[in-house]
Amino acid sequence: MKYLLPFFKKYKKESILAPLFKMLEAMFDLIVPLVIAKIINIGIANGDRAYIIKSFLILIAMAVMGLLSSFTAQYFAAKAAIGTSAGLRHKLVEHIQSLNFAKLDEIGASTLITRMTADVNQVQNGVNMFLRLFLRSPFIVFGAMIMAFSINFKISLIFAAAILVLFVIVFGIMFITKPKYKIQQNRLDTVTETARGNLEGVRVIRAFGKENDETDEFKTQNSLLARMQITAGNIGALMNPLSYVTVNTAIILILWFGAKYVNSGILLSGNVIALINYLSQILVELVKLANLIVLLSKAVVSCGRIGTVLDTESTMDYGDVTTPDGGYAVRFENVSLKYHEGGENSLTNISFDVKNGETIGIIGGTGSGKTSLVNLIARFYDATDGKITFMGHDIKTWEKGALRSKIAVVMQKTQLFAGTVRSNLLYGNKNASDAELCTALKSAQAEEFVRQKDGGLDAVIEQGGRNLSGGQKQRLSVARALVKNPDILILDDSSSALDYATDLAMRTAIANLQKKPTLFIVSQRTVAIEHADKILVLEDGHLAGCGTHKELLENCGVYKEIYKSAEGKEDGENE
Ligand SMILES: Nc1ncnc2c1ncn2[C@@H]1O[C@H](COP(=O)(O)OP(=O)(O)OP(=O)(O)O)[C@@H](O)[C@H]1O
Repeated sequence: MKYLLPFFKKYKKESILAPLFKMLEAMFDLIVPLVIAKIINIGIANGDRAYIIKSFLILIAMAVMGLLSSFTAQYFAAKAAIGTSAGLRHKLVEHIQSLNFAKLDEIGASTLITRMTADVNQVQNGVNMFLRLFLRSPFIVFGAMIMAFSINFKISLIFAAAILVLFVIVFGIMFITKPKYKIQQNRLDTVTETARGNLEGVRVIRAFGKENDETDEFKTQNSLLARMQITAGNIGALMNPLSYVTVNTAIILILWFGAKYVNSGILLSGNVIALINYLSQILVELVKLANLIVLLSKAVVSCGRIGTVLDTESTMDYGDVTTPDGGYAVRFENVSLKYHEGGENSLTNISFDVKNGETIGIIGGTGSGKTSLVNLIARFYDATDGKITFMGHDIKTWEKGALRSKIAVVMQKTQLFAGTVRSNLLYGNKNASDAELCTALKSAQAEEFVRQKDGGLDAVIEQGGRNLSGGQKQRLSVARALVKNPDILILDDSSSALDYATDLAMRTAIANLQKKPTLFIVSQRTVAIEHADKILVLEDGHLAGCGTHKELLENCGVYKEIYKSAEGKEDGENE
């Protein structure tokens, strides 16, 4: 709630006007049964046509005014609700962007998507209905009761009893269903997560013929969600029959006693009709009130779920260092990394240093910790132990923007955005000229394929770059990193889809750049890193060797093994 209020407060005017106009509408609604009673008691009883017509015109005028009030109220309520939810969604996105990777891993992408969409929508509906009904419904319920008591005290006792029973039904059902909505929302998270996995991995699923397994898994999750929705729905569905039985019983009693009173001259027949009208109005409003309460409790649950994300603090603090202090470009001193509390170390006791402008190769078997190591240099994660120095300062003392501006990372899993070649490249530097973009494309060996594409720099890129080949995506990602003109460039296995000649041409072009960055090349192939100034060999998160290609061939068993197995493969391929 504390996150909702600041946005809600921005719509003070709308939040006051919407309920007020709804009250105005309610007043007209309350007067209608009285006018009808008078038509029956005076107009019809005395055969007074003029009175009936006059009253009829009054009814039409009140209906028009009621309609206008209702429209106005809905306009203001919608404005406040949409504005509030848009603000909340914006805050969520802003906050998520500020969270470090460890926290994002912990929360999970699907949960975040559900909170930004389904939960925010739930809050929007809650605010909208709250503004429309929180004054109107109680006003009608109490107003109709007062009107009924002013007509006849004894019959109104039936009213009071009916309202009491209706309250018990409505609130009892709400009390039972509320916790079920929370479970329902959590199950929706799981369904979203499963659906997302299925859609992202659709090609793999088909290639392995796992469509049925995946469909079954989805079915299981979906039926768990459906079962909870049905349970909550079934309980909620009791509301209408129970409340209508109560109201109809009350109407029968009112008619029974009303007829007796009319016969004995205590009550006029129009008043009995008015009493029945008031009872119907109360029923409608109580059902609305119950729906409002259900909607509000859902909105409160959603608010809580949004609040949990907003309460999650980034566990990464930044300092205010913005300029390098000479020394090593990067230095690791006894660095270890554990992703989760209580989990295994992904990196253990790693120490090395890198001078400005050097090229560092990082090699090791799969899962040996190569990506984890470069993630630490980019400060995507913080080391659990040890110290990392970046351009002469402890990496934790760097100001976030300054640190990011010095590094460019080409991730193992390339990620391009929907747009054009140009818009993707400008991600690296929004002020880069076309000439700079072309130079970057040239170095990344991407110039030719971009030129051949319809539109060149303006060629369309679909979400995730799905209209490009794996190698084209990798080259475009390298070009995007080069546009940034970084001091430190990390290529995390980013030429795995390239043939040897293209990979070599790309590395040579980067080595010959006017401002050559300190370069980290992560690769599974020794051939991609053998000319590096220093090669780090990782095995099970430990540094198994550090030196030049020649040195490592002489004294690092792991490196020799990798080299030999690669040689063997190449020999095999050549045979
Ligand atoms: N975000 C994460 N959360 C938890 N564990 C992780 C995470 N990322 C990596 N790991 C674990 O850390 C270890 C090292 O993974 P890492 O990705 O660094 O290896 P790698 O050498 O880059 O592997 P590959 O060559 O297959 O890409 C693995 O055991 C992996 O399961």
